[in-house]
Amino acid sequence: MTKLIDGKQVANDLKVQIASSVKKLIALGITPGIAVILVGDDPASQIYVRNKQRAAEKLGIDSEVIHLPATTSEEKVLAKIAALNANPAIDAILVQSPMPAQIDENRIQSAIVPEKDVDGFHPQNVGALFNNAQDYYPMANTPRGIMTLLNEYMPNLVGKKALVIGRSILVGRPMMAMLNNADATVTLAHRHTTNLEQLIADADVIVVAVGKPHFLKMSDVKADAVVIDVGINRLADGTLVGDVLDDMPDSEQLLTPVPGGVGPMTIATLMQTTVELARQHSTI
Ligand SMILES: Nc1nc(=O)c2c([nH]1)NC[C@@H]1CN(c3ccc(C(=O)N[C@@H](CCC(=O)O)C(=O)O)cc3)C=[N+]21
Ligand SMILES: [Mg+2]
Repeated sequence: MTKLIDGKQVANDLKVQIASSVKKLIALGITPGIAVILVGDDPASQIYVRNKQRAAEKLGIDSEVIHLPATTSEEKVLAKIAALNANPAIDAILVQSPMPAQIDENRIQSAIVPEKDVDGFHPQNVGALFNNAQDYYPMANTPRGIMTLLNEYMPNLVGKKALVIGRSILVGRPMMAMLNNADATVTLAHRHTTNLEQLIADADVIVVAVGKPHFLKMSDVKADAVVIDVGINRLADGTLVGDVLDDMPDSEQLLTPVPGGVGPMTIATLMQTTVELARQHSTI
């Protein structure tokens, strides 16, 4: 098998650090608090939200899940956000994506005050990321967690050819900005990209986030490439697979597994950002 990147291990190491930060904050009378709004009953979203809640509990972070029916109006979600914005016990607000069709996700993300925007989706925080601002701002947790993994497995990204496949708000776009801020040469590929095979063959780092099983084959990437698989696809028989097919036994290539790669890093990074926001709010 290709060498697997141990996302679970890196996530656990990060959680040990977070737990110690939380302990110190609690000793000062500050308990970090996160609120997650889940609209509807998407089974995958319910698993992710449960994982987030469990991680918060284990770390001593207060968490509140607000589960609303799929038919909830945008106004109702906005009213919930306004209440959480005004609640001093809440440091971090996350509205789980995807949301039902009647809700405009951009309007929701812009309604969260930037200071509690744990996903980093508010235009002010997106702008800070694109400007590579030096003062603190929250940034999207999946790509930030990937940067933490890369820091372990490919610490010097300067001048590296980085290929991001998929341009979502959640992953591809912020990933492009973070790799750019780390001085990689970034290509953002998407469904209209015409020379994908060549881009794949040339890349030093590939982040795949398209949501299609076996979209990328390890036999198509360089011998010393690092591949980050963001895909989570549930097959008909219930097994979970990423976007990458590992068809290179005995290779030296590095790949994140699914599960146990990017997923646990996303959760740990979300907790990291929550604690950072709590610290920002406390003026310590
Ligand atoms: N506002 C918002 N912020 C998000 O950060 C956000 C979101 N919406 N919508 C959906 C995506 C996806 N996401 C995951 C979180 C944990 C796992 C996770 O725990 N994965 C486990 C397996 C989980 C399973 O068994 O299904 C693993 O990969 O090992 C996966 C995916 C957060 N997201
Ligand atoms: Mg608090």
